[in-house]
Amino acid sequence: MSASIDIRTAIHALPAAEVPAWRKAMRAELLDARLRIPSTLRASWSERIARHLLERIEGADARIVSAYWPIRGEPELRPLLETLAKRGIRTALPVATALGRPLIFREWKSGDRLERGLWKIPFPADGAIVEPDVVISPVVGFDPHWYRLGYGGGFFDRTLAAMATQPLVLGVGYSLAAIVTIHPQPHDIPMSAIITEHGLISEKAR
Ligand SMILES: Nc1nc2c(c(=O)[nH]1)N(C=O)[C@@H](CNc1ccc(C(=O)N[C@@H](CCC(=O)O)C(=O)O)cc1)CN2
Ligand SMILES: Nc1ncnc2c1ncn2[C@@H]1O[C@H](COP(=O)(O)OP(=O)(O)OP(=O)(O)O)[C@@H](O)[C@H]1O
Repeated sequence: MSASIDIRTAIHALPAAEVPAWRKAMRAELLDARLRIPSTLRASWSERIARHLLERIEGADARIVSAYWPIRGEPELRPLLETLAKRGIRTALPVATALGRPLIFREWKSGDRLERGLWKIPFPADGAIVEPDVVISPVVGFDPHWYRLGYGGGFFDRTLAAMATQPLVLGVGYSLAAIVTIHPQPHDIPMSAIITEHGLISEKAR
């Protein structure tokens, strides 16, 4: 009897040596698709993502939440940071200090001074270094096993691998960033949940 394979869901294993080139091509395609979303639509999806995030964060009893300064069409979550700050939650941004090093997180709220770092991404100039209990992580792509495809620096994986207490990691992206697999490698660490304009996608058991 021959083995039966469901070709609608079958995933080809990719040899590890081919994964970097595959990711590079997939990243380029997903970034292109994201940048072609009309900005008004991106803005309305961002608001929906922020609403779903707020709901999940309120349920988490969070004390320090890290988000990001948006680049390349990422969801705009700076208004959410202001909402969180008004509710007494401390807010932070990630800082990429050097390629190959984990991110650090510095406290930041609207109006605080920024400096530009790697890729000219603004980071808090004066904020205290903190360990967030919730990390909002922008994805270029994501898969159903909560794996994240980012810009290729390996920053988030290195950061989570280095953190003593694992934060709640909320991946955020538009639903068009969904792919069948990112071809996870041993260094890839799954997120806790993914939030798109349609809401929270099932949460990983902790
Ligand atoms: N808005 C936002 N801020 C963020 C992130 C993010 O994904 N989004 N990051 C999430 O991590 C960190 C920055 N990520 C970066 C990722 C890559 C490179 C970079 O210079 N890459 C090299 C190639 C690296 C390689 O291939 O080894 C390059 O483009 O030349 C810089 C910053 C922190 N801040
Ligand atoms: N914990 C780690 N220790 C050492 N190297 C790592 C670690 N995590 C990732 N890397 C390396 O970083 C590189 C990029 O990884 P990957 O393709 O997963 O990045 P990414 O998740 O898309 O990027 P980013 O998190 O910066 O947005 C790979 O070469 C990988 O081997």
